[in-house]
Amino acid sequence: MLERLIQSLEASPITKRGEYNYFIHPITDGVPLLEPDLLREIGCAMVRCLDLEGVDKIVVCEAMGIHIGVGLSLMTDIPLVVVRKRPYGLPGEVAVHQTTGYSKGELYLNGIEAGDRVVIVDDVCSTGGTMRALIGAIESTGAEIADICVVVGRGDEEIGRPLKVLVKIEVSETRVRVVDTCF
Ligand SMILES: O=P(O)(O)OC[C@H]1O[C@H](OP(=O)(O)OP(=O)(O)O)[C@H](O)[C@@H]1O
Ligand code: HPA
Repeated sequence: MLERLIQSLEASPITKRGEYNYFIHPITDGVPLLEPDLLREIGCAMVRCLDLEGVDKIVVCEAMGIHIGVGLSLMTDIPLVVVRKRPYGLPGEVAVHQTTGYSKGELYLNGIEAGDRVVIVDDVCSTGGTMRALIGAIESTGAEIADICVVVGRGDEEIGRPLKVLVKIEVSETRVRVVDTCF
């Protein structure tokens, strides 16, 4: 079911960001271009993988969670919340600090209320810093997190909850190797 994703991941170029071996792939970087077949494959896999029972909102993080969330929202009719990297100052906005393997920043959550049942989806989970920040922000609103799924998992960082991963990879200085898949 995930042939396109697996094949394209294993063809990813690697670049260094400090000490971090950064793989470049259409799903995680938007370049060189996103093929509809690949987006559809991922959308179908996410629908199959996630517990969407009674879910009110899909939460994604700017920027590279957005296309994943849009696909899932169109397939499920569940509204989408985009966590932004700049503040809007709206009532109830939650600010949270994000640290990844190669960067630091602030995230701003709007549109989630106490009692909401949500799923989080993202392109990749690496150090888990972004996912931990998202979980903390959502929990602080009193919403319930029904499920979490990422397209690509690299590393085994603890996020304090079960994490569903479509494809697990290892990244060396020269290549990506797919080591497990969810189906
Ligand atoms: O597990 P982590 O180490 O936190 O890494 C994963 C995060 O890193 C990337 O986001 P990034 O902040 O680079 O922004 P982008 O989506 O704009 O590329 C990616 O989209 C994830 O959200
Ligand atoms: N590639 C693309 N996006 C990422 C990576 C990576 O290696 N790590 C975290 N987000």
